[in-house]
Amino acid sequence: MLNKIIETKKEEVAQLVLPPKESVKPVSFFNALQNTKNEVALIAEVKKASPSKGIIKGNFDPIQIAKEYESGGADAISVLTDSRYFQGKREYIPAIKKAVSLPILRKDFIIDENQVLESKLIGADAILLIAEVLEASKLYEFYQFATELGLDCLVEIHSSEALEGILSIFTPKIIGVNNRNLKTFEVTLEQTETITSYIPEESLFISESGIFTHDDILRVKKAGAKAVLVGESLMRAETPAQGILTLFGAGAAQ
Ligand SMILES: O=P(O)(O)OC[C@@H](O)[C@@H](O)c1c[nH]c2ccccc12
Repeated sequence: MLNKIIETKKEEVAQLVLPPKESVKPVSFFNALQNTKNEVALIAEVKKASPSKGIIKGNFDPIQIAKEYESGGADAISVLTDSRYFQGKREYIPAIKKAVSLPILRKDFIIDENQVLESKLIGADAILLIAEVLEASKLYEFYQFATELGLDCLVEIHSSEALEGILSIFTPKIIGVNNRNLKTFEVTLEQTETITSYIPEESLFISESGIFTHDDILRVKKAGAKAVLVGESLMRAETPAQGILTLFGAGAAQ
């Protein structure tokens, strides 16, 4: 599946036209996570569909969802912009950015420098860089370019081997472990528990995907995660705010 996604992405990137710059105020993604009042920081994801689950939310209003994430106590918002496999749109970023004051992570498959620039132009505060998609040296190039533009990077890994390759070149400020294997779609929180010992102390550690209950939050927190990235369970909740309440037991700090 990942190969198919990347093939499509290459075709899209070949046609990419850079948009004019949005006039929006940058907000630090890193600081928002670091300064959370929640048990662990919450990055709440706006995601209509996924290749493994199909349509997750039928009646989908991305701006309304983002506003409810903000009032429900999320620390940052992740927005899927891949259209072919996740039914996202790049236009969601400026629209959401103007509606909330939380930092926005652009969630897409970045394979080209122009997508990094595009992310800045549409008003994202942070981007995702996936180690399974990029060679470590390329990933570092994009990381540096993004940093120059004032974007934070969430460096996503799935194995300790990939992480070691990256750490031999540089230490990312933010490292996420994806509990979902992008090739097999298998999800297990054991990923977080296994990889935690390889994460440098100075990096902010995020547990991504497959988090549905307060017990899941406690489990990844125990494994050392300082933040969680949650999509499906929030999108399937009766309301996004209700979803946050369920995840955090007594509720998130507002
Ligand atoms: O819906 P979930 O299981 O809560 O997962 C959210 C997020 O981690 C997931 O959407 C994700 C993590 N890394 C990605 C890379 C590409 C696309 C999607 C993702």
